[in-house]
Amino acid sequence: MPSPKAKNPVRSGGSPVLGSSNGRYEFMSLTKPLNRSSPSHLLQRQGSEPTTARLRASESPTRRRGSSSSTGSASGQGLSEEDGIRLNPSFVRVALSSLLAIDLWMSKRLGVCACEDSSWGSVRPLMKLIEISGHGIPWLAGTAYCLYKSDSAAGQEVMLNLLMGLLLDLVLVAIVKAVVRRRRPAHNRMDMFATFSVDRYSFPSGHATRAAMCGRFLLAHLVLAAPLRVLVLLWASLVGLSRVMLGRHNVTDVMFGFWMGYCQYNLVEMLWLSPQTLQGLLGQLA
Ligand SMILES: CC(C)=CCC/C(C)=C/CC/C(C)=C/COP(=O)(O)O
Repeated sequence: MPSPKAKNPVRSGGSPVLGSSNGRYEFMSLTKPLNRSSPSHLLQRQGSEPTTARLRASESPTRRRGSSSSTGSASGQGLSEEDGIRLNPSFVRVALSSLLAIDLWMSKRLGVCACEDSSWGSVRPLMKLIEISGHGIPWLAGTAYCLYKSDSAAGQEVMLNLLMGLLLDLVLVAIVKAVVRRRRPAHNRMDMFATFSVDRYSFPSGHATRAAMCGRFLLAHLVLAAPLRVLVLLWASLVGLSRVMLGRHNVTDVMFGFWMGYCQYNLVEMLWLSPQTLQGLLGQLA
């Protein structure tokens, strides 16, 4: 495998399957036998990795006693099954680091409306309009207005549950953002309208969770005509795409956001407030 270039972010994590030689990192095969000429410090480097060290400590006494032969096997005859198990966590780390690097690279390439001077800077106002269409304030205000105006019990029930879903979404997204604390992309200009303090973090995209949850909600309860259903799907997709194009989010923030919003709708269905439940709640309050 070719060695990654110096600026490759995959390397910066100091992944244990990357050997270091003269300051350069090389990928090492997890399955092929190690070459005899492999510098011994490559193996030492793996051993110094905490996960590997922990696994070593749990090796059986038999294996520890025969450690000289096992080293011989690792350096000459090929890796045993146990060695494979020991290296697997490192493989997962490299896979995750690579995914992260691809995510950052794609997000930067797609952030074509991040500012007016960007390659698609002229589309930025349209993207910001789409951003507002997925913002929490218009959705909360619109739902509250429809709830107030609705004169049928069924309409009120649907609007009340949408309101509950929107509030639930705000809380859940704030919790995940506060726990994960992933910074927004460096090319983002923080000129978003009405944000909370957790909105300085980017994972997950609150607009994507809302678009997915409200999209599913609209399709299930309000929008029945086929052309309108297509429009709802198109709107939700555009909201997600605009987050990356505006440079607000990385691709994974939006993808996870869509998944989270999709699941949130299941939660809304589970917690569905029926008129009876509502009457009970209101009775308790009165
Ligand atoms: C009544 C009430 C609590 C309203 C708050 C609505 C509000 C300020 C929501 C924040 C929406 C927002 C800017 C989310 C960030 O979305 P990302 O896609 O950038 O994560």
